[in-house]
Amino acid sequence: MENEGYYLALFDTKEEKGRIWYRVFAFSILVGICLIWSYRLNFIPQHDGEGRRWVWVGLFAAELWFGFYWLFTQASRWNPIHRRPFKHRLSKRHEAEFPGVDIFVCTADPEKEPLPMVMNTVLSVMAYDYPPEKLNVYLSDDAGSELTYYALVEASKFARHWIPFCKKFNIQPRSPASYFASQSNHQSKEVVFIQKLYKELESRINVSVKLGQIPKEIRSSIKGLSQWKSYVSRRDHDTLIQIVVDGRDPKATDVEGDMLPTLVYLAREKRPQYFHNFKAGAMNALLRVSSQISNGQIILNVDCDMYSNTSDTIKDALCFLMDEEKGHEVAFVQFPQKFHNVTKNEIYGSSLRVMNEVEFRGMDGFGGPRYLGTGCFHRREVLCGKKYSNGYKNDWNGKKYRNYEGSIDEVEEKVKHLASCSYEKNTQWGKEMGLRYGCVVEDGVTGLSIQRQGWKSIYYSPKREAFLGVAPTSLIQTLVQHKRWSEGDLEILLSRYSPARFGQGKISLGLRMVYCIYSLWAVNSLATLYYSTIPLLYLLRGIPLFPKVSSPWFIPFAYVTFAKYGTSLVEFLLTGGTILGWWNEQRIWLYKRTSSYLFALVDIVLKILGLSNSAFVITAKVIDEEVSQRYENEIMEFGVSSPLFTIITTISLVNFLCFIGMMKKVVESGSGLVMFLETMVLQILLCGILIMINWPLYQGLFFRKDKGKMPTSLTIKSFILALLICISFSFLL
Ligand SMILES: O=c1ccn([C@@H]2O[C@H](COP(=O)(O)OP(=O)(O)O[C@H]3O[C@H](CO)[C@@H](O)[C@H](O)[C@H]3O)[C@@H](O)[C@H]2O)c(=O)[nH]1
Ligand SMILES: [Mn+2]
Repeated sequence: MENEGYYLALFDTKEEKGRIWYRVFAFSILVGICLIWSYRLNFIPQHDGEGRRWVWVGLFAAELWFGFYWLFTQASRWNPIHRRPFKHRLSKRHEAEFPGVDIFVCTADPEKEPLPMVMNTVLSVMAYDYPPEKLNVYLSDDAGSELTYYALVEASKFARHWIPFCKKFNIQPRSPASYFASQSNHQSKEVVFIQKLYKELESRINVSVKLGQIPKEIRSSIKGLSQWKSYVSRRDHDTLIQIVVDGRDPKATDVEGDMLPTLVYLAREKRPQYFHNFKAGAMNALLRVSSQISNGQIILNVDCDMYSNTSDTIKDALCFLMDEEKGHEVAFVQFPQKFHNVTKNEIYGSSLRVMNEVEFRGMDGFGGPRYLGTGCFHRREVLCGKKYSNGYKNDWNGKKYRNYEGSIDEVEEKVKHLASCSYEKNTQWGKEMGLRYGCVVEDGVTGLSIQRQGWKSIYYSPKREAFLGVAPTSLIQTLVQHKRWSEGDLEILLSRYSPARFGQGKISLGLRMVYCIYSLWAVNSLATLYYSTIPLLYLLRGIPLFPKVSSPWFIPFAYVTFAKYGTSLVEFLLTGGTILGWWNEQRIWLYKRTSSYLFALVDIVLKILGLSNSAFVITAKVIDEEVSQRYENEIMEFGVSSPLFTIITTISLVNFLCFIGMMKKVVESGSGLVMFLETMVLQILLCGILIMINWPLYQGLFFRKDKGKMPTSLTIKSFILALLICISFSFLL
């Protein structure tokens, strides 16, 4: 039996059932879309009274766009697949040749990314069920903060207790904060003890953060602080590196006497005159430095808020990478980005539910998901630029772990230059090697470029989440994050790796189409902006732009709308969401499209003209008490003034004024009422639904008194703008 098992695959792949029916249904929507297009073409107004002809052409353009965009979204639903790893087979056969795994945790700002959270992430990955002599954890600190280093030293001391505790009681998750949060009050002696230690760790970190420095009495006991002598600011300092736990050292053990994983702190050199390429730059410095210390064949990369929620994940990933038959084609294994702080009806749509459970499975069916920047296991060689070739096989056996020589100090001194600003000059780093530069979604570009080199990737979404992070907790954060994402994804479309480029043959058409879904987010803004304003303004003037209820042309409009939103609702519910959650997500899509994506588009145009540079705005992972309360209660958070808000507010007020104007017409129309309703029904419905969608925004504008309401100055400004738009539209055109 044993021998027989030897040839069994380490994972299997299942296609989703019922796809054929879905395809037939999708085809029926396509027919509807074509009918809408032909309606627009057949009924172009002959006379250009009141600008109607141009508006008509505009609507046609918007509908053409939506139709084509919908086609792209179908690619991701064409052939979704599910993966299943078989860990028991893996351990039986490969335990001895398990590769070294280097884990990179990135942090960049101790104010926006609280240190206890970062340390929880580090501790959770140090506690993986994996041979400690093969496990190495690197913390990259783009702020070069002494406090982060200090926190890491303290965390490493706590790890000596924490890791054996985790293993002894086999607890999950292994991020101390979330483990303790999940515990009831009746606890065993051991839990009480370890919890006390954790509280002490947390309070030591918090005290130093509050003081803004490491307490004087402790300073002298901490090794390596002298490096900070030449530190000027987070943008101007030497390479700061410290091997906090040296895995080679026989004395580096936990309280039970077992080995600890190696733990390294690294802040690459920063100088004002050198562009640092954000997270991609940090990752590349880590790649080089780690190659001289542990040189793990596998690299796991997580954001500092993404703690490991399952202690077995490395083995899951290895099933895909070590499979005898197919493993050698796989460059990376991506786990979904999930969050521990999403509320039931997710007001900011931040669970990325449909993306995770539908679209990425679809990508996997076409050759592999994109790289998401976190929760991803890479082969080091591939990340460093190795191209796929037929017959490639990895030798899992021949590699030594931690083959560096010399004392810790010598090693640190030796590798420093690898993280210097000038190291990459005239090299392929950022181009053909490491994470690719020039794009604020370094992950997207890098994954695509790896796939272009002939590699496959795997998407695996286990039942128990492998990683959990922090989702944005306010509207502005959500919009700013999506501005970065949509801008970056559009950059990909315009880059040398563009999914629109033909002739490179390595990536399937389906996969390119799915990439386009994201790359075209930004462009989507134009059609959405048009569709959510113009028909309403024409409603204000009583001019119909859609077929009458009694006309047969009405049917495709109704069918496409119902079928499309119906599928979207069903998808949302099937992936575990609520009806209200779906409704909230529609609102967020509207806001993202009309603000974040529009701004991203404008930024890209400015960038092409050489008038702007894109930046990586880090998402804050802290919130104050009050904001957090509102978040828990699912009350939308406005609170700040931002041009992103001005635009959504103005549109919502135009919408409101049109609604009032429409009601006035209805009241005044008398016997013409039926006629009015019959010709205008789609515009009336559109207007009504938008009013309903905007409801939380109106509350924030007019009814709320708390700090999270829309700032009054912004309300007034937007109101004047909206009034001007409506008046000029009613009288001038
Ligand atoms: O100059 C920088 C900027 C950011 N980061 C780190 O990058 C990670 C992601 O930043 P965050 O502000 O949390 O952005 P998100 O939008 O949540 O991140 C998603 O999108 C990014 C690309 O835009 C990817 O890099 C991330 O992995 C992915 O989770 C964090 O750990 C940061 O500390 C750096 O190390 N250096
Ligand atoms: Mn994040």
